[in-house]
Amino acid sequence: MKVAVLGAAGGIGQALSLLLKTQLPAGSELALYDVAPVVPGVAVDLSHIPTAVKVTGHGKEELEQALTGTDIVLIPAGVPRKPGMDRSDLFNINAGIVKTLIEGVAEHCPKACIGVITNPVNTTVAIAAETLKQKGVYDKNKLFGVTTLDVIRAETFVAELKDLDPANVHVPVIGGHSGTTILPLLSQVEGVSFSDEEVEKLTHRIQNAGTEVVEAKAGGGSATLSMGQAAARFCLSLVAAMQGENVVEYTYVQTDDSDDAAFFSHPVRLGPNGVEEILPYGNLSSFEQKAKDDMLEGLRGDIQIGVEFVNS
Ligand SMILES: NC(=O)C1=CN([C@@H]2O[C@H](COP(=O)(O)OP(=O)(O)OC[C@H]3O[C@@H](n4cnc5c(N)ncnc54)[C@H](O)[C@@H]3O)[C@@H](O)[C@H]2O)C=CC1
Ligand SMILES: O=C([O-])CC(=O)C(=O)O
Repeated sequence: MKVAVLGAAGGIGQALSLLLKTQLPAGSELALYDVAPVVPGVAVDLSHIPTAVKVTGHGKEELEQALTGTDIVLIPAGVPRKPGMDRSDLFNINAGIVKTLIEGVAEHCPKACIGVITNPVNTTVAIAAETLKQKGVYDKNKLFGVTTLDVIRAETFVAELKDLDPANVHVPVIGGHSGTTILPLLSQVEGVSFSDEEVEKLTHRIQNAGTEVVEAKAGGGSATLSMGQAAARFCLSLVAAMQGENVVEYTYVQTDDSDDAAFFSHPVRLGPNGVEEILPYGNLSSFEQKAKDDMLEGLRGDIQIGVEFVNS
């Protein structure tokens, strides 16, 4: 199993790479790519941790070496938010970064599963899909927007509120990955009930948790450590699925469901070739149904911006 992290010298990239170095199965390879000159040093640093995972570092001109033979590509390359910015404000810089990196994936490891972390995820996943289509190598079952951070946050906040062990709390989160497009399905949390006021407050907190971190970091970036954990969980689930385990994760995938949006986070059964089955997200409460109806147009617009970026 070879995993490549593109943007590996950044805040998310380093946290994620550390978790993968210590948790990928023995015999795996971890390729770190970044345009920042420190990336070979990050790889040397990690390589001193005694696990049977080989780490290689690749600078700006070495995307081919990083990607050749790769099974899973994770992309946290790009700029993060500062206070006062919306995720969509990152589009101007990050759209081009994602397009360029995906062109490299199309050329050097077209059969790899791709997890896009770079914001705005609602749009960058569409950019990745359109770029892969242009190159003639798009497989909708192998492209994922990583929305696992919304799930782990929801689980943390519910556990805090209800004084539960977070390990036993499971919260579905569907939709996209910004503001109101993030839709936690609190009505489906087993063994817990919420008042209407709790539902409203929790939903709002989960939707704005990224901003909570951005404001607390006061200009020093956005979530990196919790995102590293979230991306590692997603990657390790994909690895387990590729090795034959039955794994379901919520992730932002192409759905072909015209009632929602072209890309939408669903529970997805993962398998050796990426998406094995997109599962239904079940019944929504009237609060959730209204929240979904209200955000769909915005999510579709975010996706359209990505489609137009590549095709115009
Ligand atoms: N999907 C999600 O839930 C989340 C997504 N994010 C997003 O992840 C991205 C990265 O965030 P951080 O790691 O905090 O930023 P960071 O600034 O710490 O790291 C970004 C890294 O990307 C590298 N980079 C820039 N252009 C590149 C290119 N063309 N090729 C390879 N590497 C390149 C930089 O050199 C830097 O090392 C941001 O867009 C942020 O908004 C952040 C948190 C959660
Ligand atoms: O809020 C941000 O800009 C980073 C992010 O996507 C998150 O933390 O969910």
